[in-house]
Amino acid sequence: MPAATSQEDIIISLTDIRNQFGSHVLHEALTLDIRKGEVLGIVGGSGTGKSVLLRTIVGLNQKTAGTISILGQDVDRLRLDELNRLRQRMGVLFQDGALFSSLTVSQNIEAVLKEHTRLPISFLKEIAALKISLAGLPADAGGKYPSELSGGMRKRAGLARALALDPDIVFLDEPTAGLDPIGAAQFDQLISDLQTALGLTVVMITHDLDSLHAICNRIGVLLNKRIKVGTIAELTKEPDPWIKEYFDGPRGRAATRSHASQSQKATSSQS
Ligand SMILES: Nc1ncnc2c1ncn2[C@@H]1O[C@H](COP(=O)(O)OP(=O)(O)OP(=O)(O)O)[C@@H](O)[C@H]1O
Repeated sequence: MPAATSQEDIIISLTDIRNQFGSHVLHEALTLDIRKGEVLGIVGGSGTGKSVLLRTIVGLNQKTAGTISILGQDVDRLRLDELNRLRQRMGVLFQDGALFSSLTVSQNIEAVLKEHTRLPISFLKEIAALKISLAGLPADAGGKYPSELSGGMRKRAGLARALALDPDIVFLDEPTAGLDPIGAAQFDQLISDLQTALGLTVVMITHDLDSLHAICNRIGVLLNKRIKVGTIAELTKEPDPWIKEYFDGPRGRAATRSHASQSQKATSSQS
């Protein structure tokens, strides 16, 4: 992906964000530009506020201070209807899929469409079927309840719902957590394929070093109440001990080795 060179390449811009709960300051003067079409991984120690950051961007957490601009619009200057329209351009996959347990997968997707569009019901079902297939689920998954699906399928169903309104930006909170390594790699591939096919911008909280290597263009590390962004190669050179340990500790090195050998295999099979 080309490096961002102009404001037009920036799809989300956070400036001087502060998030505080009581006396607990979680983010302070946090500034972050998210580039159009990138897959940005968000990492950080437990409790550094990764989920709060994601919730702040999508409007589920009220920031204490700072500016958020999405698709060139300052969210604090929008009327409620404008803000709602803007938010429809963002899809979210929460950690547990956050599906309504009393609705089938198809009904979960239809519910989002019903809330935000006036499309006829037969059309809603067709769109839901399309999203189910985009998320790599078999057609019969649409008629199943979340409790009837495996963890991996539930994540895919959550992704199908996040894609319901054809978003420009998708936020994923630990999408591969709880999946076995094969399921996690398949889910990474799905996200990567969808990103390419639909031109999505993806922001993904993850602890999964393999995912970072496999699909993220840049990584944002939450540290000292701010976020440090770079490629893995750039971050590996950072002197900060947490970042060093994360990318250059035993697990980080193993993920780097495994990714390098996979890239080599892919290159030699192409030549
Ligand atoms: N609405 C809230 N009110 C008060 N405190 C909150 C609220 N939301 C989050 N917090 C606190 O903010 C801190 C960061 O939470 P968050 O879930 O964002 O961390 P995280 O980096 O995603 O952690 P983990 O990797 O463990 O999931 C936690 O201490 C949490 O208790």
